[in-house]
Amino acid sequence: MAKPVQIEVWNPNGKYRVVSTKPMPGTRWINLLIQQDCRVEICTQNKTILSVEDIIALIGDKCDGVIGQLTEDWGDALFSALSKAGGKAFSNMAVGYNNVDVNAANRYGVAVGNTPGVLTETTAELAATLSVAAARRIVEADAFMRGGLYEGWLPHLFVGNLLKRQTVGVIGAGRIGSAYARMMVEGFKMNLIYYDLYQATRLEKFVTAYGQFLKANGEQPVTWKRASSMDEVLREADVISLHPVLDKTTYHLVNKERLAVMKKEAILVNCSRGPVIDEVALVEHLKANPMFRVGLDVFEDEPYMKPGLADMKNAIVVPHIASASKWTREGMATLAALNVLGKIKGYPIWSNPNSVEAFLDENSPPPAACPSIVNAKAIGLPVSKL
Ligand SMILES: NC(=O)c1ccc[n+]([C@@H]2O[C@H](COP(=O)([O-])OP(=O)(O)OC[C@H]3O[C@@H](n4cnc5c(N)ncnc54)[C@H](O)[C@@H]3O)[C@@H](O)[C@H]2O)c1
Ligand SMILES: O=C(O)[C@H](O)CO
Repeated sequence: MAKPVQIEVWNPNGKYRVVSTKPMPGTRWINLLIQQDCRVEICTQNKTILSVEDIIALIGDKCDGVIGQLTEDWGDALFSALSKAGGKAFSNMAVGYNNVDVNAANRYGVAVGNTPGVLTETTAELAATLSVAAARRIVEADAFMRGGLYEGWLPHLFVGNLLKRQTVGVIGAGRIGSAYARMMVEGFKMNLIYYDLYQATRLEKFVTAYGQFLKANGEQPVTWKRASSMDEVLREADVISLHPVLDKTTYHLVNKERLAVMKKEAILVNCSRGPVIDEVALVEHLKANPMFRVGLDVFEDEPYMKPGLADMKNAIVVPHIASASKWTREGMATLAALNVLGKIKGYPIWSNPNSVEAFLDENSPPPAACPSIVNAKAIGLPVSKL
């Protein structure tokens, strides 16, 4: 039996008990729950990743809903405990929900929320940052400078790659992949090649229109191509950014064979999920190809890196911070809380989970709807007419 976990309580006499497994940024999410008669319990235990046992202890005998984190294993054991405690609402504070067994949630009739829309640009900005930082060897150069090694300007010092007019490749051109593509096309006038199971029509229209604008101004237009295979992107692109969901079809999508297809001086960026890349194969590839560079926000066995990765100068590694802007993290907390609150109050689901501005406007009350419930159909939640 796990030891009781440390908590902070808000509005102790609230009718509905909502638990958050972590303190989350901002206070709006707490206030919105309190205004709707919730007692809010926030786990303040000094432990980064809570175990299933810790969370079962937090849920206790009576719990109406839980806001959880992507580091937690939300499977049968937790949904069963939540259901036994009378709860029917859970939300990840994340858009990705590969840590959640949605079928298990369905069996217990528990709604599973996520937080799309609010983190698209912030995450795409980090992917763009890693792309530029890798191209221009920023982290290596910073370490060199701080190490007192700079003796003066030299023609060969930290020569990197020019992005302008090169080709940017996007694997998974959904919300974040498309936002990243637009940044690289518009910011660096890169040509686009993408691979997705679906056509990214809006993205294609954007690149076409931007190309026409450039042409009208006497500049070379940018181009786009939807690749018929992922290998086509890997072969042709100079910078490749991964943005698919993590599921069985994308596990080790980039493996030894696919790394071998890429250009020797290519840049690979991953802000999706670590297991999309076979990290052991990546380390070998980085060792064998010193001009190949990567920018990684996510890792196969977080919080760990595979042996050898930390020693690679051609790798930039950051600790899963792609959505870490203040506005986004506060918004994610708000959306997660409103998913849970909406289910508790019996609200319908919002008709377009990609368009969540109405929930984020601090100057007006949020709509009476759940912003994004991924299993709404399976558990029979109606769609809002708002
Ligand atoms: N690093 C971070 O902090 C961070 C932040 C936000 C999101 N993410 C990750 O990014 C993922 C994408 O987020 P999103 O909001 O853009 O989701 P999204 O659903 O809008 O886009 C995902 C895209 O991947 C495509 N896809 C699925 N399987 C594919 C395959 N086998 N090959 C090619 N494409 C495939 C889908 O068709 C879709 O267009 C999330 O699921 C999450 O795991 C990470
Ligand atoms: O899926 C997500 O939302 C990220 O990994 C954290 O923002």
